[in-house]
Amino acid sequence: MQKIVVEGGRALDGEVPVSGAKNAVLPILCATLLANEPVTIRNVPALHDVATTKKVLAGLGAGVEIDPATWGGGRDSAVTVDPRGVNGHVAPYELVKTMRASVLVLGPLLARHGAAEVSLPGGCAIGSRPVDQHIKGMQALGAEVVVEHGFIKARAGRLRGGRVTFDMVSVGATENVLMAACLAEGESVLENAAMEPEIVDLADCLAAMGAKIEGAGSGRIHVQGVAALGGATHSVLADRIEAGTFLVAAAMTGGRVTVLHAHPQSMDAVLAKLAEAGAEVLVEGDRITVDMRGRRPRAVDVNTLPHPGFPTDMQAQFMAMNCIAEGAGMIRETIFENRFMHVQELQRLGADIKVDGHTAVVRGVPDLTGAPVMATDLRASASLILAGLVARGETVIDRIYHLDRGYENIEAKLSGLGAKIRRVG
Ligand SMILES: CC(=O)N[C@H]1[C@@H](OP(=O)(O)OP(=O)(O)OC[C@H]2O[C@@H](n3ccc(=O)[nH]c3=O)[C@H](O)[C@@H]2O)O[C@H](CO)[C@@H](O)[C@@H]1O
Ligand SMILES: C=C(OP(=O)(O)O)C(=O)O
Repeated sequence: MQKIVVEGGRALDGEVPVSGAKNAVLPILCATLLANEPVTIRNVPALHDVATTKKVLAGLGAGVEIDPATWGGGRDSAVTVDPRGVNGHVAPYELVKTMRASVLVLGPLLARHGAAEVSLPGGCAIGSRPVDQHIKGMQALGAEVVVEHGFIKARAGRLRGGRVTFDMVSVGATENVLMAACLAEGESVLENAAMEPEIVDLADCLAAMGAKIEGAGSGRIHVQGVAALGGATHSVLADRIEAGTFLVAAAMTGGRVTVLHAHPQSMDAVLAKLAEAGAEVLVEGDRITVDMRGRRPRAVDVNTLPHPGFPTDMQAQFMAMNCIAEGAGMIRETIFENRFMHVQELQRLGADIKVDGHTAVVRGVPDLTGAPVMATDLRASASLILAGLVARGETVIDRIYHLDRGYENIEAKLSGLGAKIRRVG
């Protein structure tokens, strides 16, 4: 199994490009199933999750063409999905269990083909992650849904517009119902909708395909259903979590890093926390610079919330920063019930962290020491790399397949900033 080896102790310095957002490209790829013509997506990151989505779409009969000349090449990298050959409606367990976002084919398949069978994703390291709100939304649009033999089985004639009030803010449920409503007859209203920037990006792509959507990015979304959606070309939003991870790396190592092609407007909460930690934060168009001028960061308190609050997907990285910061910081995780799996591994590197329920108190120590550690999920993996960048000696991170789900070329990007990091095995 591959591992990542990091030798700590170098301040990062330089510029690094940000890739397209994992959490935008996955729903957008699923949305192509709604169209009756090919859809081309650009700025597609070369991620394992994108490859998994390709398998899900191809398994349904869609043509998925990845342009080999541009693949992995950042903003030019393109995928074209031709949904005209879709003749299946099953997303199998083998794929869904490796990537929960596969559940996002439910709405498009149901709206376009009147039937969908999607394996229940099951729990994962960070929590149980139920899909009741997705199901409730489909039912509100007139679908019959049963859960049996581990599958969500949904059927409908043409969906009809409806009003859905989500019980809690869910990014995935908002996306699934939004996509389904685009082809429903009449108007739908989504109340208590998630406001994440990736939802706005999905809505922009759907609009380019011919959908009529108002209010994406707010808590209430109106959709006027149309009879058909056509082809489009769409470029994926920059990944705010990847960008944030590099900026935390700058802050932790006392360095100076500029992220390029970023989307600072979606990063207010994270940039404010970096400033609170003592970093100089400079935003110039789509470039963000964090300059720490060799200083040690100050510990910050973090409370994860739905957007525009502080994102849960940056919690582990800020915990890593607090581990070597001056003072103590309190981290409260309110989105997922079990998202502190990185704590034990950070402790192996010498971190002082006490967990009480959903709260972790992190007291900064002057330095960490390298050790073998194990990645338990995607952002936990990122936090261990960050800790490895400042730890004395070598940190060897196992189970890095989690990392490859969501970070494109992370070793190459960090090496470009002066980190000593390599993949082995
Ligand atoms: C591919 C993708 O975009 N993943 C992101 C998405 O995940 P995802 O869309 O799965 O996360 P949700 O916003 O749905 O989950 C938020 C909370 O709602 C709960 N819930 C959700 C749906 C449901 O039907 N019932 C229910 O109880 C979840 O268990 C969780 O506690 O948003 C999360 C929260 O910002 C991010 O951490 C993930 O990176
Ligand atoms: C939890 C995450 O992703 P997913 O929803 O794909 O598991 C994440 O991106 O941190």
